[in-house]
Amino acid sequence: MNILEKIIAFKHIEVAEKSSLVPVKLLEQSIYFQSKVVSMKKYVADPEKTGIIAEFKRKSPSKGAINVTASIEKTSIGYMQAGASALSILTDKEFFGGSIEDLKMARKFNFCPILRKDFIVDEYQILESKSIGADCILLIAAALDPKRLKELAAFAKSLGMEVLMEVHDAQELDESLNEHLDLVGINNRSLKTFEVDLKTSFDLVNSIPNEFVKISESGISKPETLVELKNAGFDGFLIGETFMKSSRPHQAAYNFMNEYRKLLRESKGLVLEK
Ligand SMILES: O=P(O)(O)OC[C@@H](O)[C@@H](O)c1c[nH]c2ccccc12
Repeated sequence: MNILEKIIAFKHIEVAEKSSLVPVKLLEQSIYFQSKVVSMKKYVADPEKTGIIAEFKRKSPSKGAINVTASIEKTSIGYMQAGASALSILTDKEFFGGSIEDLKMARKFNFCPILRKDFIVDEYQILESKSIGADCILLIAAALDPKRLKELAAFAKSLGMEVLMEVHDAQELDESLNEHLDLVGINNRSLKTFEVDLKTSFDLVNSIPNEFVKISESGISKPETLVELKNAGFDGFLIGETFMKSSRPHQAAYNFMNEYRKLLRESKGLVLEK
């Protein structure tokens, strides 16, 4: 079993347990069922913003502990002040050290689009995402057959949420694109082998139809890379570890985004300061 298969098997058990403890009726009483989502599609594609989706990730199966002490309140607010377009919050506890509480806290302190980063295999998890204030869910093509992925995307849309579909090869992209998606992400890290290669993004960007907002995910460590990815056609960039591995992730994000804005101005020939 590869790591993705292991995680997916675990998620099916987790959903069965959770749904018997917290029934759907209870989830639906959350105030967030009445509130409108903040559009990730709109914020990420806004040319006035950086397009960066800044991720809160404490640990990962590939890296182990990344940052176990960072505060969700300080980090999420700091990310947004630094110029992020949106937040991505890991809610998986077992493999990534995240929690639903982290997302609830991020929601409490920020008005911005929030992506629930987890492994979604069931409608229950989408209702739960809505109940904690998430605006967007992630659906992983490598983890779902195309028909099921489409059903789950349609369900999220019926709740007014947005959907980011993640792929890492041309076949997944071909087979799983459907009309219920808002954003398409190219993951530079294989969830099966953990290998990271930015070439994946450059190779696939032109195969994403223009109606979808295009995101490059994982392994981005330099502001220069963002300029290249943007010039290649990406609207958004999902960045976790580069910020989180710092003892002050919000400060790392601030420095990174400042540098990125400077490079962008230079590449447009609009250098105002020395
Ligand atoms: O920390 P990185 O290399 O910047 O990557 C962020 C994000 O792309 C990565 O965490 C991720 C992409 N797809 C996922 C699916 C599940 C869990 C995590 C992920």
